[in-house]
Amino acid sequence: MSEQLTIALSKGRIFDETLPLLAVAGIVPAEDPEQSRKLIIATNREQVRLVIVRATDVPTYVQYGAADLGIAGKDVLTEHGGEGLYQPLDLHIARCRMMVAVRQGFDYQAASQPGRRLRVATKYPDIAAAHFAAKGVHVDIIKLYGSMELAPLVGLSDAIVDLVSTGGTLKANRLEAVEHIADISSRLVVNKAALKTKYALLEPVIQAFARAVASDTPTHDKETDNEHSAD
Ligand SMILES: Nc1ncnc2c1ncn2[C@@H]1O[C@H](COP(=O)(O)OP(=O)(O)OP(=O)(O)O)[C@@H](O)[C@H]1O
Ligand SMILES: O=P(O)(O)OC[C@H]1O[C@H](OP(=O)(O)OP(=O)(O)O)[C@H](O)[C@@H]1O
Repeated sequence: MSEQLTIALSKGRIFDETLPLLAVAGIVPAEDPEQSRKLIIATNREQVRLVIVRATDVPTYVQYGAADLGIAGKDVLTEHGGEGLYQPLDLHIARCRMMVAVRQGFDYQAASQPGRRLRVATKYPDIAAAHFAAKGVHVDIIKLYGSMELAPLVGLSDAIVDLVSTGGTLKANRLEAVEHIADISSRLVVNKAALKTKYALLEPVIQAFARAVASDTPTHDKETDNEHSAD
């Protein structure tokens, strides 16, 4: 059997926003993962297949070489640590912001003074811990796996660290953002060993993604990217 390229993607927004990038690379999935229970999806290219994994698991599949490349949010990559991963491209998809949020009217300034302890619920304990450590604020981190917005409403935490895009979820739950931690978008991640051993297969795909991003990205965004390209 000829050499295969395996691409790890998560269902939902990343899959949907990756389809046009795959198309530029001449790759078209044979099935829609929302309609199929299959976890390995063939493509129009015999040598290329997709594996459908949880968004938070993409870096792990690529790190261990079970997938040669994948697409993961900067949130997930920062939390993972990025070991064994080459991150050549910001794809500018699934864009949002990592924020601290609290109940509307909660006195966040007073609660984050020296000598106080803030209870913070989040799916991103390492990002949250680093943020508050840099500010010198003492925190107890409560790890959650979803629905973070509920935590301050039922007294589980004072604050949350979560992703915000439209702000609709915060508003619907009477929360407000009080601090910006980072701008988030999704990155192409490549297994470092595969980059050498499968270079001939990988390079055209990386180049096609780069072309697709360049043709779709306003100039000021590209400048911001370059500053972060070594992240
Ligand atoms: N509201 C949003 N708007 C834009 N991008 C987002 C938003 N929420 C999350 N993202 C980005 O999309 C990525 C995938 O999010 P998605 O909701 O598909 O998975 P998830 O449910 O967070 O992950 P998991 O299934 O592993 O818990 C996130 O890691 C983040 O980078
Ligand atoms: O500012 P908004 O546009 O309202 O988006 C923010 C919401 O999006 C993300 O959740 P997601 O939609 O991924 O749901 P899930 O994490 O429960 O899968 C995030 O965790 C927020 O809850």
